[in-house]
Amino acid sequence: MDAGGAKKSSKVKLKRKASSLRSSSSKRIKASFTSAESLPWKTVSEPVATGFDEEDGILELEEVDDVEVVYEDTDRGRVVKFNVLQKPDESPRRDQEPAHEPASPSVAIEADESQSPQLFTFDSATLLPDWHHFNLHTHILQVLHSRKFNSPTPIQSKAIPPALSGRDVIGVAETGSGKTLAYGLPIIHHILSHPRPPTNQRKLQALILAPTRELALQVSDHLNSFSKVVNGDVMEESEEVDPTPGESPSGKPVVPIRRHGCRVPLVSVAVLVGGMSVQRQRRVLDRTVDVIVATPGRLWDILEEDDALANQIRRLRFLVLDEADRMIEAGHFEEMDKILRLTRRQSKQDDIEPERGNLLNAAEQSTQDTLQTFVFSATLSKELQRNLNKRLRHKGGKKGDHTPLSTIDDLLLRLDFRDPQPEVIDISPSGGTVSTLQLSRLECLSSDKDVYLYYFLLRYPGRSLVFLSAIDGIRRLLPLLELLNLKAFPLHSQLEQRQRLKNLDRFKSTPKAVLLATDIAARGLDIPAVDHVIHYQIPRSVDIFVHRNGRTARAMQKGFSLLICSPEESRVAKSLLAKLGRREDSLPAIAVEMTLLGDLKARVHLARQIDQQQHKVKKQNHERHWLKDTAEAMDIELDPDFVRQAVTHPSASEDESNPSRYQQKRAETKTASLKAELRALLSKPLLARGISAKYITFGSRPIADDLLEGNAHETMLGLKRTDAGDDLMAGKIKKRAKVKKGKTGLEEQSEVRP
Ligand SMILES: Nc1ncnc2c1ncn2[C@@H]1O[C@H](COP(=O)(O)OP(=O)(O)OP(=O)(O)O)[C@@H](O)[C@H]1O
Repeated sequence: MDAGGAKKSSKVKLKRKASSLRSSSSKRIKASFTSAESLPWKTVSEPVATGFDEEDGILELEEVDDVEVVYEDTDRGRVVKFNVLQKPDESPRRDQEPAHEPASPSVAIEADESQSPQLFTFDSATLLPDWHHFNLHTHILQVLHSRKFNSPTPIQSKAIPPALSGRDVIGVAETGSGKTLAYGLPIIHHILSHPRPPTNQRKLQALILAPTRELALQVSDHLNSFSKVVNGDVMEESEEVDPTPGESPSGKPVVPIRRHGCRVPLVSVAVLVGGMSVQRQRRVLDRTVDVIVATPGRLWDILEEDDALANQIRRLRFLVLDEADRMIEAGHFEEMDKILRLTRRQSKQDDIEPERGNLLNAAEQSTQDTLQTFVFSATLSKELQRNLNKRLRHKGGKKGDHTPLSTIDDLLLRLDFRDPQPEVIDISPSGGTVSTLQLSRLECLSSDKDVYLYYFLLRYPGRSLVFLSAIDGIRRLLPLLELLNLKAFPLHSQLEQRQRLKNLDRFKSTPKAVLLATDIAARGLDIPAVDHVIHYQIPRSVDIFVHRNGRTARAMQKGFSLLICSPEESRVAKSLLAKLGRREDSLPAIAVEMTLLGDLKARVHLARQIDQQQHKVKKQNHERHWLKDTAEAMDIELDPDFVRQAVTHPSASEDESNPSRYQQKRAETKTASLKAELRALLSKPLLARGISAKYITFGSRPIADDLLEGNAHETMLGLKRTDAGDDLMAGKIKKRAKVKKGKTGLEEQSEVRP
């Protein structure tokens, strides 16, 4: 059936227009979709004419013409396909096609099982005008369209053309600006545009090195989303002799991508990271892949025992260093260096390992010359870029006539760029932070940080990523936040990989959650909609600060960053901000409703006591049982008298570390009563100053109106719901209260109101 249709805007169901076209249309297929949402709907200006009125809930109508609806039986059952047909006057004649049209192969789909495949070209000029001039492979355009990536980001606009034309690229752009696809799309385009053997024996084309496991997995997910069939049966050009294929503009046959009766990905991407089964990763490599995304450590482990893979890396077509600078910080220099040696040409190799260089034959040597190198980061310093350029200009100079500035500098200079002058694209913002990011600060004593953090998390519920400098801090804060009924997840290097990914997924899928993380989460992680980044401790370097902040305000979304700073950290904070060209007091302070802090402090104090108590009981239990457990494990029978003596040692009858049952019972009762006390506190509403708990219309700040409007804060009565960015105060905090000797930090703090 070929039909026109109309649909309501987001809230409205699809409504077909009466006109229905012939089922076997002779029109050419322009594009094909499996979801009606992807069709080129046009808004209808007069919804009344359709017979709908507002009471039907209709806000707006959209219609689409020249769509053929096809039902098809596939391996996955019956699927519906929507073919957008070309109007007769739109159909380009073969002989009229401009010479500069995309070199990329066309994608064909089977419109009907009974018919031979029809050819269509994705009309990127109409559907994706901003991407059209890149001449990317049709499949890529389809995915971009289905993902609603309607325009390239600035780094993509600048990096994709030189990368497609074979240049080496060094790209520096703010966090969350789409760097992955800036290097990823040219790679995928190359792979899709070059015919490959029909068997699974693919040649490794690209190696992408990333500093952390999470980032490597994320990059591979990103690329994988471009490796699968999106709308209908995607075909590719093939050298295979196939009896009934369609034909691409280049004259080569196009065939459905089905091997051994099942679909194989258009581009196969393997991830090699630590913390996951090496055997399984080796098995994946045995099947051969197009792209490897790896952390240097695991890749080198595998390479040491896999000469075939080492040979493939010598003949790579693309080498990518994502977050190159972080690779050094993560202590990967040595492995990186060894891997990079494999990618150097013989002439360069001779400097390092003459014997290995001689092993390369002429064919390998020539493929080596086509290697393209992409280096991307949000924080490659200008100094490094200058130095790199200088070095490349003096490539022919004497050995050792330049002294590298730093380790990363040294590493990048070990890269054997084939391009005499790689394209350096630096569109990083001045000051290192994204324009949609709001930076702020909060000054307090270190001992009060927990209370202020708790205040912030309650006051501004959302997805908050809290960075701490040490794992111990996370271990301490996690139970505290959990006892305070906040959903918190840890992320640090001492967690098993599986647990790390699980926690990340939970955080991603929980709208109001806290991720307590060390700096392993600072770089590259693309977590949708992180509302707040909180620096519980000042980061060690400007780069880490920039990357931590980069977890929020991604892809032009708004984001908020809070630097919690104690007096001891003030000097470090000052110099950190100075490096970003900012003064400390140029960061607005977040206004805190001080009257609430007393209650919050009581809750935090109780939670801490409970945690300590639980910890003590756990430790006691462990000590009580270790002897029994060890004996059981060793299959030894213990003399009961000996056990009694050991568990209740005479000199330790009152010792907390070796208590009697009675003491343990007492500890458990104490924990239970503390928990009950905390429960009571948590159930009591937090009242802002001037609020009457009994009469919501009384007091200096009546809240009835806010409640009626649904504008009242859910846990802090008397406060309106606000975003953290709404509660900022420029300049220095004015101290109202005089600091009295002997007072605690919280009492010393000045009162600040929005
Ligand atoms: N052209 C585009 N249009 C819309 N969204 C895009 C586009 N390109 C990428 N994105 C999305 O933007 C987000 C950030 O992309 P990506 O992770 O590549 O950023 P990045 O620059 O590598 O960040 P970081 O420096 O933090 O690693 C991702 O969710 C990605 O899907």
